[in-house]
Amino acid sequence: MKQLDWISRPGHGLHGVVRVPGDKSVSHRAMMLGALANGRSHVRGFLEGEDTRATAAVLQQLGVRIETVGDGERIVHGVGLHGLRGADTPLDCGNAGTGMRLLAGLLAGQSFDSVLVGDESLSKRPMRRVTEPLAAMGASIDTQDGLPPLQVHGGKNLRGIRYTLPVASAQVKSALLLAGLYAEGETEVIEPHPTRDYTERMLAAFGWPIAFEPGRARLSGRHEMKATDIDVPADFSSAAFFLVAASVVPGSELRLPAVGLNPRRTGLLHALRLMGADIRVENERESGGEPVGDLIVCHAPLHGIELPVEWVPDMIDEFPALFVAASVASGRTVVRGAAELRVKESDRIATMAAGLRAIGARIEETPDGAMIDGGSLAGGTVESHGDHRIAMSFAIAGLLSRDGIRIGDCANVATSFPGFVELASACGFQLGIAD
Ligand SMILES: O=C(O)C1=C[C@@H](OP(=O)(O)O)[C@@H](O)[C@H](O)C1
Ligand SMILES: C=C(OP(=O)(O)O)C(=O)O
Repeated sequence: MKQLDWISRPGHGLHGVVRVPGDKSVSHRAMMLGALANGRSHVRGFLEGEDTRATAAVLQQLGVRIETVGDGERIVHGVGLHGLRGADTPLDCGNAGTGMRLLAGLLAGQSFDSVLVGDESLSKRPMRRVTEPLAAMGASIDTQDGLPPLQVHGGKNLRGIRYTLPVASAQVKSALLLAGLYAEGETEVIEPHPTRDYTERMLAAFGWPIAFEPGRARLSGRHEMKATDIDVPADFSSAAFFLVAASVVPGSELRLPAVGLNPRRTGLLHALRLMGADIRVENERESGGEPVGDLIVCHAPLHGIELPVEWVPDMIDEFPALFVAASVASGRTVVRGAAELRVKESDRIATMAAGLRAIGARIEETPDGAMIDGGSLAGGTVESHGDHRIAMSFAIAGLLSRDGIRIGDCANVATSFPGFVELASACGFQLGIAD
């Protein structure tokens, strides 16, 4: 198949209202918990991305009826905690680490065996972080030297454990909580830094007794979930590209309505403000148990910062975009404590450093971050290595470059942000598909 490359050309002020698609984390969880509940859950704002559709397709393979009733709208006909049926073919999670790791926990407690597979990128991502603590709960999951595919053996009696995560990861926490639904006794997860708490909030919304606070969650097994309707907020991580782009392109003003503002997701907002950005939040409200608000962002001169290490988990997917902001800010930006970036869809420290250098930026990699000295961007050719967030970040860089940027291998943007090229072009990006 022909590789999809983009060309991002220099541009001027960005303007307009940008409605970014639904939150990826919430969409995955809405399908999973909807499937395990008793009754029909109506999900609105579902992300029509490849990652979240893969999760829905896996659940359908396991016997769950999921009706598409409109764009971003699903009715999940829950089968109850013990209603899933084994599939006789592998379950394909596509590109989604979230899908595979959460499903590993969910499937560990079933009576049947399953095989979880993924694409080339997902097949290189570490899975022992979930299989080891799940094994301590009594699960049996075989990996290929710690990598997918995962052979999940069913029919095990799980027992709750108290587990302190070695690295902050909402995916690992969630996998253990989902296995904990099937376990005897209590499952408690303690985090080194608090991470997004969507699994906890959504379990509570589905009526499962759970105690949680930042950095800690505890539940006991063998209750029931009652179907509930879910409004998925717009994804802050998708909004992030527009927050950075409008901040750095002179003359810009963008409005991003109804963006999810869960405090465990908004680290980039604080980082950009610390750099001097002009971002306002209006109409703050609650929607489906989550804080949401409209973001208004205007151009402002940015300066480099030492990023507080404790903000890292709250902006874990936003570093590629932050690196672009830092490369055009005045002075030096220093990122530490972000080694997790090396095990995402690509090694995001190495991929960003190689790409930024190729277009004339000054960046030095460190094992757990980078040092970036702001300046101007010439342009050239960069590789996204099939990583959606890298591709979208270089689209921002192209706007500010002297000569434009060709970005290789952008098809995976459809995993998290279908329609990005159209939305970005509508507000002023000069972005197109390369021949
Ligand atoms: O739980 C989730 O929905 C996610 C958690 C994060 O991963 P980690 O748990 O590996 O930090 C994040 O990078 C990913 O995009 C989504
Ligand atoms: C890391 C990401 O997702 P996942 O782990 O689900 O592949 C991401 O979306 O940036």
